[in-house]
Amino acid sequence: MKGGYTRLFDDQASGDKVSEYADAHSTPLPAHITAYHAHASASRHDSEMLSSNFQSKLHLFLARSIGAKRVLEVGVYVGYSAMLWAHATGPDGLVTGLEYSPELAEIAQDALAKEGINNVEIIVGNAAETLPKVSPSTPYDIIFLDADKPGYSNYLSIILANSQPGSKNRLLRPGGLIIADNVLRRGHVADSSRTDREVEDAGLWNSHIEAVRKFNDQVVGEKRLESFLTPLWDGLSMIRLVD
Ligand SMILES: C[S@@+](CC[C@H](N)C(=O)[O-])C[C@H]1O[C@@H](n2cnc3c(N)ncnc32)[C@H](O)[C@@H]1O
Repeated sequence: MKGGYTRLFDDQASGDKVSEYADAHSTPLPAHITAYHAHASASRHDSEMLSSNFQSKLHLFLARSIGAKRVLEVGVYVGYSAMLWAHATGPDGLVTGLEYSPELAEIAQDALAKEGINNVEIIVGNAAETLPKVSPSTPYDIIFLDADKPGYSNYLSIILANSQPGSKNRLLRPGGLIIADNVLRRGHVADSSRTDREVEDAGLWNSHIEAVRKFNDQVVGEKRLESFLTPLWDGLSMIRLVD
């Protein structure tokens, strides 16, 4: 194709149809996970924070593809994606979640317990403080970044610093994945001409977009990482730690 890039959809209507078709032709998620998504969507005013079921199918596919047994999630919210990672890693796997809000962490723990899932631990606090203290006996296979976007760059620096080749208690294993959500912010990160915003304060919003750009630049400029930024959903960066 001229220009070397693919325009995904001609218009919104066909874009919706293509997404629905692709979703319907990807392996279904277990019923308890879709049921929890439906429950959280219906009962919470802030449910836009949930990952979609469709995107979660890719998360599951990635986890199973690399035989992931241990996942570290930054940003748990009500535990929907933690439930997905617990399913992906199986009962003998481990999921560690970092969540700022004690209330949300409690909701997540309750929901997981209700499903009989007992291999998820949630550490409450600001991930900028809790992430550097995570010191696993076996490194994680996947780290999912889905918390405050301005924090991403710092989280990446911590992961790289604490996953040095040959180091004891490294965070992420060689060949492990960092999956970073919302790295396009509805197009704003790539297209400065957009005028809509998710927050009223223009200065805050611009600093937020700049922070995500900094993260994306950091990823692509880092020799220890290989990455693919997919322009699906809100932008999902799939990053592999080489060493
Ligand atoms: C987008 S939601 C996570 C959604 C969840 N991963 C899912 O897909 O179901 C972001 C979460 O990150 C949490 N968060 C925001 N800033 C944080 C920080 N500095 N440290 C830890 N958690 C944070 C928020 O409280 C919120 O629960």
